[in-house]
Amino acid sequence: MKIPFYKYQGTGNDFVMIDNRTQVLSKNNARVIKELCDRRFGIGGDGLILLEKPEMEGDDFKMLYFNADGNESSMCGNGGRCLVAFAKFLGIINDKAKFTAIDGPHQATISDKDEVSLQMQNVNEIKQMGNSVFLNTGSPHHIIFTRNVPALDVKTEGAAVRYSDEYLTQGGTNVNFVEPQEENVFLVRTYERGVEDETLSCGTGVTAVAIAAYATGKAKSNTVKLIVPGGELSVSFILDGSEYKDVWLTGPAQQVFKGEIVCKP
Ligand SMILES: N[C@@H](CCC[C@H](N)C(=O)O)C(=O)O
Repeated sequence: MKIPFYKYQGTGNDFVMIDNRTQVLSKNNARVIKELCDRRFGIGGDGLILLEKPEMEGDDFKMLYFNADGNESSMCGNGGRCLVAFAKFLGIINDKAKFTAIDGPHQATISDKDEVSLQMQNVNEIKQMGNSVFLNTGSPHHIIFTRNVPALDVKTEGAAVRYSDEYLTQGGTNVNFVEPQEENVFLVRTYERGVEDETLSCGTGVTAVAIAAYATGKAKSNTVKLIVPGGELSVSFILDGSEYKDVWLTGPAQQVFKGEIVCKP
């Protein structure tokens, strides 16, 4: 059997994308998903995303996200943006989308320049620990404000935090290293749980960074620009009391190639 797949990338965070409305791919096979995400033995990707039939009234589709290790995980912001572009390509939506992912409902819009804006979950809990901050934007993020971010060994330093006693019992965390560039502009490098390496961009990560920067007084505006190794993203939000609402992640999402998965018997 041959399963059609597409490859998408959003600021270098790359995903294998499958239209699974007819259940062509089994979700319960972590080994197969891991192999498909492998950059040598498979297609290659930071994760795999299934577009499935909607289960909630008013939704256009449902999102299922798997990390490159083959396991289903929490929300992927760049993956969600890429999935919206995929849904447009498939003719399911035009320039607006409503869908449900593991963290709940999302809305999205596509601009005439093909930038995808995705509404993220509200944030009402932010933990500050010296130069570090922890918050959950659909996925858990530890943020370290530091210097000389381009020179860091993100894989080693990120793994040390991800596997620390503090996070191990909670299922781990993603780790973001952040350095201010100009007013309301931050450089971000992210170690991703489930990829267990640095990725070129992380959507829930930069969303967490923007909110953390604002909450700690490092950003003055509620629209923040994030520079990541794979490009640029922007995040906007409204602070209502102690809750961050109307949180939007915006950036490019592109189809890179398509092909067929040849399933071995
Ligand atoms: N790349 C993602 C985050 C994906 C989830 C993460 N690896 C985790 O398991 O928490 C993004 O763009 O948000």
